[in-house]
Amino acid sequence: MIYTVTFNPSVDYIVRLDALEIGALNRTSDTAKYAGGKGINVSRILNALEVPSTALGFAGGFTGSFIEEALQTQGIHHDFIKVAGDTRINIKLKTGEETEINAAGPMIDTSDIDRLKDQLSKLTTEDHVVFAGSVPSGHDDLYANLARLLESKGVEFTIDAEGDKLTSTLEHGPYLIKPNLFELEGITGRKPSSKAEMIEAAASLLDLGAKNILLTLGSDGALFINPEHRYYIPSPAGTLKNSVGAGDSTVAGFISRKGHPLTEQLRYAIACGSATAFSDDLATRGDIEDLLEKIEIHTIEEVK
Ligand SMILES: Nc1ncnc2c1ncn2[C@@H]1O[C@H](COP(=O)(O)OP(=O)(O)OP(=O)(O)O)[C@@H](O)[C@H]1O
Ligand SMILES: O=P(O)(O)OC[C@@]1(O)O[C@H](CO)[C@@H](O)[C@@H]1O
Repeated sequence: MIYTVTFNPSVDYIVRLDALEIGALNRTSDTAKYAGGKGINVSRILNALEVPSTALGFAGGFTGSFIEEALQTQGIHHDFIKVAGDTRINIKLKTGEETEINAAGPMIDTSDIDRLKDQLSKLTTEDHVVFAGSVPSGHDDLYANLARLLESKGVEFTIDAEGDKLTSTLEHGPYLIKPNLFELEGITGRKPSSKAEMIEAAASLLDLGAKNILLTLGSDGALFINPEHRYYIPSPAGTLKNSVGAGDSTVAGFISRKGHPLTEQLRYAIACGSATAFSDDLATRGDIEDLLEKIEIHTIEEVK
């Protein structure tokens, strides 16, 4: 079973308006609310691909109930730990360009974390865990501690997080990490200016323990690096509607085909990421399947 862990879920409140005037009354043209947070988005795309998963993490209040009900309606299994505060609401402003306002999220305490550890302690080598997104304040070591726990049990895991949260897990051998270029620059302190330099910078994370690296490049697609293979997968052509969740969809696509040939994992990863970028919400199965045959995988020798 695949488990996604969203430490800090969100109700994503999508607000569309023609233009935003700061300091004035603005009226929306359209709004929508989705169960969000990076791990939850991974579970939603897996569900679209008919791959079962269980969504774990911390949820509380009326917003936490909204998320649980939304997942229930979609047929996604979940087992959130209830926390005292309200799960956050993240505002995604669409005014022609995208502006995001992400809230800090409720406090979680040590007993909440112990309950999550209990859940993860029961997993076996048959399972896979995807950890994704921010952590409520005061728990900077959570990623590293949980990665250590899973490593000790031989459970493979994927990490989609920024900065120290990501680097602190590398010594525990994550199956997959998915930085974007900005995050890679932050971690390595290098500013690569060509794909060859990007690969070199990403490869330094293999030396630190990552097993597979998907470096996503937005509209430019992604680079894949592991000890045996280096590939460049351009994004298919299309019109950007929404980049929220594109990275999570990429992770979901890759994990959805775990155990299949690597090139198939990569086709699904890019098809899912781009299909979400071309959709108002996360991609549907039909959106993803339409793109699959358009994905080309280039070995790195072909890339300048
Ligand atoms: N404008 C776009 N056109 C086509 N595909 C896109 C576009 N933006 C994103 N994608 C697809 O989504 C994948 C992930 O995008 P990106 O590199 O922006 O991830 P990210 O920064 O983690 O995204 P986010 O945090 O917004 O979810 C890309 O590799 C690509 O396949
Ligand atoms: O604040 P975090 O945890 O870094 O990111 C949260 C978030 O922006 O990520 C998802 C898109 O990737 C959204 O559903 C959600 O609002």
